[in-house]
Amino acid sequence: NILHEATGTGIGTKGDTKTINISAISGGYSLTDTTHTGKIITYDAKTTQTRGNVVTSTSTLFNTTTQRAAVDAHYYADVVYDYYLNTHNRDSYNGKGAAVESVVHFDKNYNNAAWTGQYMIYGDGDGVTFSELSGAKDVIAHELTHAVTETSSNLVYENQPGALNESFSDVFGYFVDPDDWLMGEDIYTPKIAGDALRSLSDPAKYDQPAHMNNYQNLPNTKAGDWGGVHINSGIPNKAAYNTIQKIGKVKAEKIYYRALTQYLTTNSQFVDAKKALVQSATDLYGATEAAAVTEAWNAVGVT
Ligand SMILES: CCC(=O)Oc1c(C)cccc1C(=O)O
Ligand SMILES: [Ca+2]
Ligand SMILES: [Zn+2]
Repeated sequence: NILHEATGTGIGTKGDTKTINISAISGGYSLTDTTHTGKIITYDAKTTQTRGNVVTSTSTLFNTTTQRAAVDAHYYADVVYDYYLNTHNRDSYNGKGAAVESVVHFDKNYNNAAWTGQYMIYGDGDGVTFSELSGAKDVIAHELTHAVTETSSNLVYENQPGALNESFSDVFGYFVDPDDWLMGEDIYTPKIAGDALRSLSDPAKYDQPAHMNNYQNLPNTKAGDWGGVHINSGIPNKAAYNTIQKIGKVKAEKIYYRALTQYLTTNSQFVDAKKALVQSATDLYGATEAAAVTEAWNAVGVT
């Protein structure tokens, strides 16, 4: 029931004004961005655990308090879509123009964000651990990269492959939002300034290992974070930091994209990621860049 493309004005979770791509429908406008092959559509679950309904407005203004989380999810999804298209020539998360759907106000006081396999979901947080989780560019990039991973290497979400799955989402979170080496700083502990969910430059700051000597062998259960996928990701995250410091973001992101989509497979271990990244560096650049990747991983104990 889309009549035509339109430009809207939204207020985000930080009270900031953002220009958004919307659609005119009968009776008003919806958060449906038709500027790409894949539509970007944003829904409101209204604290249920369903996809809910597309967010609409009677005007081109999306400025109510309840619409703020949707405005950010919608805007940042467009930023990440553009990143993969313009930097890596990947059209949507699957490379085939799939629609990108986000759901905000998912569940009650939900301190989580995720890629469900069909769409992204964002909780509102409890106001202590998290504020509304769509309020951070690096978080949306992290979640949509889970979809990129699932439609390419499909790294299984457990143990070392799972920690790689997590790390690639953090690393592309950095590539999309390179202002800092932190993950989730804009939505983590709203009452405390300067902290974050994770740090790529200093994983230990948030209790992650930064070296194989401190790899945590946790049970492959929900309580064990599926073998510590959000914990042991500190090791490949630190290797990525080392790599970017040596060869720079422009080359590193091409190497990381090639490894993720051309070489890694469901059960790749840390050593396989090192090999895939070294091979990608050789394919794209040469011995200097390949050596830098080798050193970056040797330094975290993946030899
Ligand atoms: C940086 C985004 C992130 O880590 O989101 C999650 C949160 C906040 C809780 C549980 C899982 C995830 C995830 O996407 O892995
Ligand atoms: Ca960040
Ligand atoms: Zn994740």
